[in-house]
Amino acid sequence: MLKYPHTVSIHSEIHKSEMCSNKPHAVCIPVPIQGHIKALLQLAKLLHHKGFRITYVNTEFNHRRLVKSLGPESLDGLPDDFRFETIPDGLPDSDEDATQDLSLLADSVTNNFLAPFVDLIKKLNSSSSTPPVTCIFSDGFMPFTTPAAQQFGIPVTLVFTFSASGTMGYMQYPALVERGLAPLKDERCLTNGFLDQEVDWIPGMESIRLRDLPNNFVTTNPNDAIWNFILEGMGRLNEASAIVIHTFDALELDVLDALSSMSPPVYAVGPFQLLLNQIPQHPLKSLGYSLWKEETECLEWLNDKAPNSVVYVNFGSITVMTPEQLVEFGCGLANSKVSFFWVIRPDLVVGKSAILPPEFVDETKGRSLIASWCPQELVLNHPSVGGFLTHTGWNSTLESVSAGVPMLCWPFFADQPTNCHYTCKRWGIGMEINNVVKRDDVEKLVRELMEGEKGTRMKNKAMEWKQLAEEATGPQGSSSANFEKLVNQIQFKKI
Ligand SMILES: O=c1ccn([C@@H]2O[C@H](COP(=O)(O)OP(=O)(O)O[C@H]3O[C@H](CO)[C@@H](O)[C@H](O)[C@H]3O)[C@@H](O)[C@H]2O)c(=O)[nH]1
Repeated sequence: MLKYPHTVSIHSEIHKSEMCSNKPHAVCIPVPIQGHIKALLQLAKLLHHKGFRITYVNTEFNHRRLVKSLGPESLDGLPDDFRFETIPDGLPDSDEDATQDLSLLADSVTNNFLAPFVDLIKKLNSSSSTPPVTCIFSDGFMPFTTPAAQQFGIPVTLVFTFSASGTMGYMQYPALVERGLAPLKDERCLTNGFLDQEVDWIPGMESIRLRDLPNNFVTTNPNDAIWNFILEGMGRLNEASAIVIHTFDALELDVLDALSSMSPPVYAVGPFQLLLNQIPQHPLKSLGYSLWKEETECLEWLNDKAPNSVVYVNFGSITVMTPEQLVEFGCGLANSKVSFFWVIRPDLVVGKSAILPPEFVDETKGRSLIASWCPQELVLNHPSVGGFLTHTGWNSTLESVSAGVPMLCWPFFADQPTNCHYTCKRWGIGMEINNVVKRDDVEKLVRELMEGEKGTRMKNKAMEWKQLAEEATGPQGSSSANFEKLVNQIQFKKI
């Protein structure tokens, strides 16, 4: 079990007066994709509330999208001590409203981000209007920030916007290489049961299969850009001053326990949004996170639906599917006769030829709504939403846990298989949809989720996890205490 030296409230204004004259200045930098940007921005708001000056660094491409989706005026009224800065991403310029190619991005982060990031810190340090940078909160997958921090002699805290089990899974990548398990020897490993072998040597994650680990190692190409990018990041972990994981103790006791003996120290802090909800007057409350414009009409549509009657369907910001897969999901939802709200991102379908058959439109009239992006947390917390069909990105999973909503899981890549495993097998709040999606399976599972006995058991369990998430982020909760401890250690230069 993790130990808390003291418990204090997130409301506390501790040490504010002490800090006014000597405010710590944190530079926060996410992996430049939606899920990571949102989580780090939530953490930046929490740090700001604790008296930190914040410089939040986006790529030029993402910042343009953020300003466009939120509206230019949304950044006008920000407090003086919360600023955005941008760096180039080294990729060809584009106006597209879409997630960038991840391999190109990984390659570019590795080769192009260090120099502009160092220049930015130099600029901030030499500005007469900004105090020098005192610490960096970097996404754990941005390895160049460690040498940058070393150059300026300041501590770097690595933030993992994954579950603790997802993070622990990624931490095993060097061990997978040493044990000859990754990269894969050949394509046959995908089908010959190799991935079904049990992995029994990861502390706190007993009885997990190879296929349940974050799956970026499932490549036969040793030069794969994303694989190498992650491997490099994992190789630098022990140079950090601290590690923050976006989770809470009660949810992942065993793996957090295993991580608690690690150096650098690990802090389980989350769900960030529930911690933010504890601060009603937060000056950054209205600052949004979405790179796509949120369509809010769905909330009115949900108002007309019965409690717990609607399935919410959303595959996050990166998942893509074939037109055939989209049709299988669509027909399964239509045949289930259940009401559903489905977010189909403009870049969700490969080739963008997302065509749902006319029968789908006729058959689901009055009980379906489609949008291209939505205010997800408001949707998940709407009383009409009774289930979530998700790709199990960690933000979506944790938001569903926080809202007490059970899930149907269709993991796509990265940490999603791990999140799916824990959601379905350990937390009792999910059922997995086969990777080869078939309309009959979707129909059956949607019915079970919304009307079946298993669905009821999952809903009850989800409400228990919601309660535990609220306790963790309440005044006496583990996440509040862990955050307080982290902040104290950074402010008083104990790490
Ligand atoms: O219509 C939408 C859809 C999504 N979101 C938000 O966008 C975020 C999406 O994040 P996530 O669910 O984690 O999915 P991805 O965008 O796919 O996130 C990437 O980053 C995560 C870590 O931050 C990983 O866990 C995922 O596997 C990886 O794909 C969530 O906070 C959602 O609330 C919205 O606000 N509106």
